[in-house]
Amino acid sequence: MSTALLEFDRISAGYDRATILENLSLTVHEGESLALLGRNGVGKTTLISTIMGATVMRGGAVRWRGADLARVAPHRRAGLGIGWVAQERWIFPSLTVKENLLTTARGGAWTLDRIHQLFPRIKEREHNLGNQLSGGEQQMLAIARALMLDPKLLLLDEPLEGLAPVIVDELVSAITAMCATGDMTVILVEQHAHVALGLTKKAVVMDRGRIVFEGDSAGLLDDDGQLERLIGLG
Ligand SMILES: Nc1ncnc2c1ncn2[C@@H]1O[C@H](COP(=O)(O)OP(=O)(O)OP(=O)(O)O)[C@@H](O)[C@H]1O
Repeated sequence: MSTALLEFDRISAGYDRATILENLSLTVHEGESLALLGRNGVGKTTLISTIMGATVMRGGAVRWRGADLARVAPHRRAGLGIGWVAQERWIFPSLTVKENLLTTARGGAWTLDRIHQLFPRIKEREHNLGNQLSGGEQQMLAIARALMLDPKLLLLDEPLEGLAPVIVDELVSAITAMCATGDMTVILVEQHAHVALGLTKKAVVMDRGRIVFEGDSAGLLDDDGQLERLIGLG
Protein backbone atom coordinates (compact mmCIF):
# COMPACT_ATOMS: atom_id res chain seq x y z
CA MET A 1 0.00 0.00 0.00
CA SER A 2 1.38 3.41 -0.96
CA THR A 3 1.77 6.20 1.60
CA ALA A 4 -1.24 8.32 2.61
CA LEU A 5 -0.70 11.85 1.33
CA LEU A 6 -4.02 13.36 2.36
CA GLU A 7 -6.62 12.13 4.84
CA PHE A 8 -10.05 13.47 5.59
CA ASP A 9 -10.88 12.02 8.98
CA ARG A 10 -14.61 12.26 9.77
CA ILE A 11 -14.78 15.88 8.71
CA SER A 12 -17.80 18.12 8.93
CA ALA A 13 -17.32 21.42 7.13
CA GLY A 14 -19.13 24.11 5.19
CA TYR A 15 -19.81 27.80 5.29
CA ASP A 16 -21.00 30.33 7.91
CA ARG A 17 -24.65 29.33 7.77
CA ALA A 18 -24.47 25.79 6.37
CA THR A 19 -22.67 22.54 7.08
CA ILE A 20 -22.22 20.83 3.71
CA LEU A 21 -19.83 17.93 4.39
CA GLU A 22 -21.04 15.47 7.02
CA ASN A 23 -18.68 13.09 8.80
CA LEU A 24 -16.75 12.44 5.60
CA SER A 25 -13.65 10.23 5.54
CA LEU A 26 -11.35 9.64 2.58
CA THR A 27 -7.69 8.73 2.17
CA VAL A 28 -5.72 9.79 -0.92
CA HIS A 29 -2.39 8.09 -1.58
CA GLU A 30 0.80 9.35 -3.20
CA GLY A 31 0.82 9.16 -6.97
CA GLU A 32 -2.90 8.36 -7.13
CA SER A 33 -5.26 9.88 -9.71
CA LEU A 34 -8.76 10.32 -8.40
CA ALA A 35 -12.00 11.43 -10.08
CA LEU A 36 -14.34 13.25 -7.68
CA LEU A 37 -17.83 12.96 -9.13
CA GLY A 38 -21.42 13.72 -8.19
CA ARG A 39 -24.40 15.78 -9.25
CA ASN A 40 -24.43 19.58 -8.98
CA GLY A 41 -24.28 20.96 -5.48
CA VAL A 42 -23.30 17.75 -3.63
CA GLY A 43 -20.17 19.30 -2.12
CA LYS A 44 -17.27 18.50 -4.46
CA THR A 45 -15.92 22.05 -4.56
CA THR A 46 -16.51 22.37 -0.83
CA LEU A 47 -14.33 19.30 -0.24
CA ILE A 48 -11.53 20.72 -2.40
CA SER A 49 -11.85 24.13 -0.73
CA THR A 50 -11.59 22.48 2.68
CA ILE A 51 -8.09 21.20 1.81
CA MET A 52 -7.08 24.81 1.15
CA GLY A 53 -8.66 26.14 4.35
CA ALA A 54 -11.38 28.07 2.52
CA THR A 55 -14.30 26.59 4.45
CA VAL A 56 -15.42 26.48 8.07
CA MET A 57 -14.37 23.21 9.78
CA ARG A 58 -16.93 21.99 12.32
CA GLY A 59 -15.44 18.62 13.19
CA GLY A 60 -12.81 16.04 12.28
CA ALA A 61 -9.39 16.68 10.77
CA VAL A 62 -7.68 16.99 7.40
CA ARG A 63 -4.15 15.58 7.50
CA TRP A 64 -1.29 16.15 5.09
CA ARG A 65 1.36 13.43 5.39
CA GLY A 66 -0.10 12.64 8.80
CA ALA A 67 0.01 16.21 10.20
CA ASP A 68 -3.15 18.21 10.95
CA LEU A 69 -3.63 20.90 8.29
CA ALA A 70 -5.46 23.06 10.83
CA ARG A 71 -2.01 24.06 12.03
CA VAL A 72 -1.08 25.46 8.62
CA ALA A 73 -2.55 28.85 7.69
CA PRO A 74 -4.53 28.74 4.43
CA HIS A 75 -2.08 31.03 2.61
CA ARG A 76 0.79 28.67 3.47
CA ARG A 77 -0.85 25.48 2.17
CA ALA A 78 0.26 25.96 -1.44
CA GLY A 79 3.80 25.99 -0.05
CA LEU A 80 3.34 22.43 1.20
CA GLY A 81 3.03 21.36 -2.42
CA ILE A 82 -0.70 21.67 -3.03
CA GLY A 83 -1.66 23.20 -6.38
CA TRP A 84 -5.25 24.40 -6.61
CA VAL A 85 -6.85 25.18 -9.96
CA ALA A 86 -10.20 26.66 -8.94
CA GLN A 87 -13.15 27.09 -11.30
CA GLU A 88 -12.56 30.86 -11.20
CA ARG A 89 -8.97 30.37 -12.57
CA TRP A 90 -7.70 33.61 -10.99
CA ILE A 91 -5.47 34.63 -13.87
CA PHE A 92 -3.71 37.98 -13.29
CA PRO A 93 -5.26 40.04 -16.13
CA SER A 94 -2.52 42.67 -16.43
CA LEU A 95 0.44 40.27 -16.32
CA THR A 96 1.69 38.44 -19.40
CA VAL A 97 1.33 34.68 -19.67
CA LYS A 98 4.99 34.26 -18.79
CA GLU A 99 4.72 36.62 -15.81
CA ASN A 100 1.63 34.73 -14.57
CA LEU A 101 3.72 31.56 -14.63
CA LEU A 102 6.72 33.08 -12.91
CA THR A 103 4.58 34.22 -9.93
CA THR A 104 4.52 30.64 -8.64
CA ALA A 105 7.82 29.26 -9.98
CA ARG A 106 9.79 27.41 -7.33
CA GLY A 107 12.59 26.00 -9.47
CA GLY A 108 11.27 22.46 -9.29
CA ALA A 109 10.68 19.73 -11.84
CA TRP A 110 8.15 21.79 -13.84
CA THR A 111 10.30 24.22 -15.83
CA LEU A 112 8.95 26.65 -18.44
CA ASP A 113 10.26 24.28 -21.16
CA ARG A 114 8.36 21.36 -19.70
CA ILE A 115 5.21 23.50 -19.41
CA HIS A 116 5.58 24.53 -23.06
CA GLN A 117 5.85 20.88 -24.12
CA LEU A 118 2.65 20.11 -22.26
CA PHE A 119 0.80 23.21 -23.50
CA PRO A 120 2.23 24.50 -26.80
CA ARG A 121 -0.48 27.21 -26.80
CA ILE A 122 1.06 28.67 -23.65
CA LYS A 123 4.35 29.12 -25.50
CA GLU A 124 2.56 30.75 -28.45
CA ARG A 125 0.78 33.20 -26.11
CA GLU A 126 3.81 33.82 -23.88
CA HIS A 127 3.75 37.62 -24.33
CA ASN A 128 -0.04 38.09 -24.31
CA LEU A 129 -1.69 39.58 -21.24
CA GLY A 130 -3.89 37.39 -19.07
CA ASN A 131 -6.99 39.28 -20.22
CA GLN A 132 -6.17 38.60 -23.88
CA LEU A 133 -6.65 34.84 -23.60
CA SER A 134 -9.57 32.64 -24.57
CA GLY A 135 -11.29 30.63 -21.84
CA GLY A 136 -9.39 27.50 -22.88
CA GLU A 137 -6.05 29.31 -22.86
CA GLN A 138 -6.84 30.73 -19.41
CA GLN A 139 -7.57 27.22 -18.16
CA MET A 140 -4.27 25.96 -19.56
CA LEU A 141 -2.48 28.87 -17.93
CA ALA A 142 -4.20 28.24 -14.58
CA ILE A 143 -3.08 24.59 -14.67
CA ALA A 144 0.40 25.52 -15.86
CA ARG A 145 0.76 28.06 -13.05
CA ALA A 146 -0.21 25.44 -10.48
CA LEU A 147 2.38 23.06 -11.97
CA MET A 148 5.10 25.72 -11.59
CA LEU A 149 4.61 25.25 -7.83
CA ASP A 150 5.94 21.72 -8.37
CA PRO A 151 2.95 20.28 -6.51
CA LYS A 152 2.75 16.87 -4.87
CA LEU A 153 -1.03 17.22 -5.07
CA LEU A 154 -2.88 18.93 -7.90
CA LEU A 155 -6.56 19.85 -7.43
CA LEU A 156 -8.42 20.43 -10.69
CA ASP A 157 -11.96 21.76 -10.24
CA GLU A 158 -14.00 21.24 -13.42
CA PRO A 159 -11.17 22.14 -15.81
CA LEU A 160 -13.17 21.21 -18.93
CA GLU A 161 -16.32 23.17 -18.13
CA GLY A 162 -17.64 25.36 -20.92
CA LEU A 163 -14.70 24.78 -23.28
CA ALA A 164 -14.76 23.99 -27.01
CA PRO A 165 -14.25 20.31 -27.96
CA VAL A 166 -10.84 20.96 -29.54
CA ILE A 167 -9.61 22.58 -26.32
CA VAL A 168 -11.13 19.80 -24.23
CA ASP A 169 -9.10 17.31 -26.31
CA GLU A 170 -5.88 19.24 -25.67
CA LEU A 171 -6.58 19.45 -21.95
CA VAL A 172 -7.45 15.75 -21.75
CA SER A 173 -4.08 14.91 -23.37
CA ALA A 174 -2.29 17.18 -20.92
CA ILE A 175 -4.11 15.77 -17.88
CA THR A 176 -3.34 12.24 -19.10
CA ALA A 177 0.35 13.15 -19.22
CA MET A 178 0.19 14.75 -15.76
CA CYS A 179 -1.51 11.71 -14.22
CA ALA A 180 1.08 9.45 -15.84
CA THR A 181 4.05 11.12 -14.14
CA GLY A 182 3.28 8.97 -11.10
CA ASP A 183 4.99 11.39 -8.70
CA MET A 184 2.07 13.80 -8.52
CA THR A 185 -1.33 13.01 -7.03
CA VAL A 186 -4.24 14.44 -9.02
CA ILE A 187 -7.80 15.00 -7.81
CA LEU A 188 -10.08 15.81 -10.73
CA VAL A 189 -13.56 17.22 -10.10
CA GLU A 190 -15.58 16.82 -13.26
CA GLN A 191 -19.13 16.92 -14.59
CA HIS A 192 -17.96 14.94 -17.64
CA ALA A 193 -17.91 11.67 -15.68
CA HIS A 194 -16.95 9.46 -18.61
CA VAL A 195 -13.95 11.63 -19.41
CA ALA A 196 -12.87 11.82 -15.77
CA LEU A 197 -13.19 8.06 -15.29
CA GLY A 198 -11.10 7.48 -18.41
CA LEU A 199 -8.35 9.69 -17.04
CA THR A 200 -8.10 8.36 -13.48
CA LYS A 201 -7.43 5.13 -11.59
CA LYS A 202 -9.78 5.70 -8.69
CA ALA A 203 -13.26 7.21 -8.44
CA VAL A 204 -15.16 8.75 -5.56
CA VAL A 205 -18.80 9.76 -5.90
CA MET A 206 -20.43 12.21 -3.49
CA ASP A 207 -24.08 12.82 -2.68
CA ARG A 208 -25.37 15.43 -0.25
CA GLY A 209 -22.05 15.97 1.47
CA ARG A 210 -21.15 12.30 1.83
CA ILE A 211 -19.18 9.73 -0.09
CA VAL A 212 -21.51 7.15 -1.61
CA PHE A 213 -19.04 5.25 -3.80
CA GLU A 214 -15.30 4.59 -3.73
CA GLY A 215 -13.73 2.22 -6.24
CA ASP A 216 -11.86 1.70 -9.51
CA SER A 217 -12.59 4.24 -12.25
CA ALA A 218 -12.46 1.56 -14.96
CA GLY A 219 -15.01 -0.61 -13.14
CA LEU A 220 -17.41 2.31 -12.71
CA LEU A 221 -16.96 3.38 -16.33
CA ASP A 222 -18.07 -0.10 -17.44
CA ASP A 223 -21.11 -0.18 -15.17
CA ASP A 224 -23.84 1.92 -16.76
CA GLY A 225 -26.40 0.90 -14.13
CA GLN A 226 -24.19 2.04 -11.27
CA LEU A 227 -23.35 5.30 -13.08
CA GLU A 228 -27.04 5.96 -13.64
CA ARG A 229 -27.85 5.33 -9.98
CA LEU A 230 -24.97 7.41 -8.65
CA ILE A 231 -24.78 10.34 -11.04
CA GLY A 232 -27.71 10.02 -13.40
CA LEU A 233 -25.53 9.04 -16.36
CA GLY A 234 -25.90 5.68 -18.00
N1 LIG B 1 -19.57 30.26 -0.35
C1 LIG B 1 -20.66 29.55 -0.05
N2 LIG B 1 -21.48 29.91 0.96
C2 LIG B 1 -22.57 29.20 1.29
N3 LIG B 1 -22.95 28.07 0.65
C3 LIG B 1 -22.18 27.65 -0.37
C4 LIG B 1 -21.01 28.36 -0.77
N4 LIG B 1 -20.45 27.69 -1.82
C5 LIG B 1 -21.25 26.62 -2.05
N5 LIG B 1 -22.27 26.60 -1.18
C6 LIG B 1 -23.34 25.57 -1.10
O1 LIG B 1 -22.73 24.35 -0.76
C7 LIG B 1 -23.37 23.27 -1.43
C8 LIG B 1 -22.31 22.45 -2.16
O2 LIG B 1 -21.74 23.24 -3.19
P1 LIG B 1 -20.45 22.80 -3.98
O3 LIG B 1 -20.07 23.95 -4.88
O4 LIG B 1 -19.44 22.29 -3.05
O5 LIG B 1 -21.02 21.60 -4.84
P2 LIG B 1 -20.41 20.89 -6.11
O6 LIG B 1 -20.67 19.44 -5.94
O7 LIG B 1 -19.03 21.33 -6.34
O8 LIG B 1 -21.36 21.43 -7.25
P3 LIG B 1 -21.06 22.02 -8.71
O9 LIG B 1 -20.80 20.84 -9.54
O10 LIG B 1 -22.34 22.71 -9.04
O11 LIG B 1 -19.90 22.97 -8.59
C9 LIG B 1 -24.43 23.88 -2.34
O12 LIG B 1 -25.66 23.77 -1.69
C10 LIG B 1 -23.99 25.33 -2.45
O13 LIG B 1 -25.11 26.15 -2.63
